[in-house]
Amino acid sequence: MSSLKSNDVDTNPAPDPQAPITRKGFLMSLNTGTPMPIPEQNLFGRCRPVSEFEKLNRVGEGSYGIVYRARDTRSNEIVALKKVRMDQEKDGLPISGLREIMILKQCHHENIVRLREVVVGKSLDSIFLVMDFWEQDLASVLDNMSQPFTESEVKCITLQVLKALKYLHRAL
Ligand SMILES: Nc1ncnc2c1ncn2[C@@H]1O[C@H](COP(=O)(O)OP(=O)(O)OP(=O)(O)O)[C@@H](O)[C@H]1O
Repeated sequence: MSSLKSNDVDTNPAPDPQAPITRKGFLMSLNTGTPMPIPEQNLFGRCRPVSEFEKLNRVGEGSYGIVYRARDTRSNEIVALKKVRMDQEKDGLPISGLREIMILKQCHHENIVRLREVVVGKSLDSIFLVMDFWEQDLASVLDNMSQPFTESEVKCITLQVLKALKYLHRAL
C-alpha cells in the first residue's frame, strides 16, 4: 500500500507547502515509510494524458471549473473538457470535484451529461473531466430565447428535468 506525496525527498527534506504539486513526486510506502519513485509508465496512472485532446475553444465556466470544446485526437470526436478547479487546494482533489466525478460515473441517462473518462495533465493539480459535448444546456437556452417559451415547450423541458431528477433520486 502506498500514498502519493510530492516533491523530491533527497534534495528537499522539508517540502515547501506552497510549492506547486507536481506529478514528478514520489510514492511513500505505508508499510516501510520510505519513499519510492513513481515509475515513468505509471506517471499518469490509468488515465489518458490531456495532451491527447486538442482544445478548440472555451465554452463556459461553472463554480467548479472551466469547460472547453475539444477534439479527442484518438477518435476524432468532439467532447467537452472540464478542468477541475483546484484553486487553494493543498490536499489534492477538492471534495466537490470528487463528488461530481463519482456521481456522474454512476449516471446513465439521456438527460444527464455522460462523463466519458477522467484525464490528467503533467502536474498533480491538473485533472479534467471528458464529457459528451452538448450544443445547448438549459442555462444557454434560457439566455438566448428570443420570445417566451410556449406552453408545450415549457412542458417538454420540465418533463426532461423531472426525468433526470427522478433518475438521480432512484440511482443515488
Ligand atoms: N458537456 C458539455 N457540453 C457543452 N457545454 C458544456 C458542457 N458542460 C458544461 N458546458 C458549458 O460550460 C458551462 C459551465 O459548466 P459547469 O458544468 O462547469 O457549470 P454549471 O453547472 O453551468 O454551473 P455551476 O457548476 O456553477 O452550478 C455551462 O454553462 C455550459 O455552457
